[in-house]
Amino acid sequence: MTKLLEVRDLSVAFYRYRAFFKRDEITRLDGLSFTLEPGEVMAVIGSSGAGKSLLALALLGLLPPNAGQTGTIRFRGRDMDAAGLARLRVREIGLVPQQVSHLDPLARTGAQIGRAAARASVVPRISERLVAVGLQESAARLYPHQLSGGMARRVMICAAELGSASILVADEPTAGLDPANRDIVLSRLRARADRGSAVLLISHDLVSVLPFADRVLLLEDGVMRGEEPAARFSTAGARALSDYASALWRALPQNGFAGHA
Ligand SMILES: Nc1ncnc2c1ncn2[C@@H]1O[C@H](COP(=O)(O)OP(=O)(O)OP(=O)(O)O)[C@@H](O)[C@H]1O
Ligand code: NI
Repeated sequence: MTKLLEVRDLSVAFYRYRAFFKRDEITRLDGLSFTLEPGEVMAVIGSSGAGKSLLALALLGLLPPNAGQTGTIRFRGRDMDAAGLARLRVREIGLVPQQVSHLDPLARTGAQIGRAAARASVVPRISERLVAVGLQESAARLYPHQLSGGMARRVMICAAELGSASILVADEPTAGLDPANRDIVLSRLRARADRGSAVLLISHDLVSVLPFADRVLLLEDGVMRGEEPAARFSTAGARALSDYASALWRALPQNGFAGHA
């Protein structure tokens, strides 16, 4: 069966030029392999600097010019280079960027969502979309600098959710959100997968995303430390976890590690 997305042995390194044309190479993603199918939410969990955003950028053909990439990214059975992935952007692979600076500083929220709707060839329905992510209709008239971090993030989510991309890569979509709004956003991503998209949900917060994920890919210092069914992260299933996942699970405060034992 052809996979929706198949990543094989993906590595990303950065080149740094030194004096006399000497070049250092620093590997930041090392040999990642996984697949993604319609209908599933795959959480990518790792601490700051683990390489989560690099993975997101690689999948969208957005790595910076000083990055070198090896391995294969296959979309619906076809090998894709960065230019090919860039052509899939928006219509087939959407991104919720980690940086809220991706919003156009000179455009009101409503206009930004309108533009994204035009790109995706869908009706804007701006008020409805804002309300659906817990914002007020009046937010449509605000410029990015008038939005809080959490508001700006939800505007980016509105824009990225437009259209029918078969894969949505959400890079820390809940950063800066309170628990209620975090769960609104995560439920929307879950619902999107349930309607047939695949969602790559990047987060450093395993506990928050677990109820919404099918599988969990663990990333540490650019290396994959396991891929686990989300259901294993439970009291009943924890014994089947890999050593790394199990250590991570035990370290969570609600699982007994209180730091004062
Ligand atoms: N343009 C770049 N040039 C050089 N190194 C980079 C570049 N972008 C990222 N890196 C390095 O790659 C590593 C992984 O970065 P990445 O942004 O993917 O981390 P992350 O897991 O998304 O972290 P966070 O949770 O803080 O967003 C880091 O060590 C970072 O310094
Ligand atoms: Ni990141």
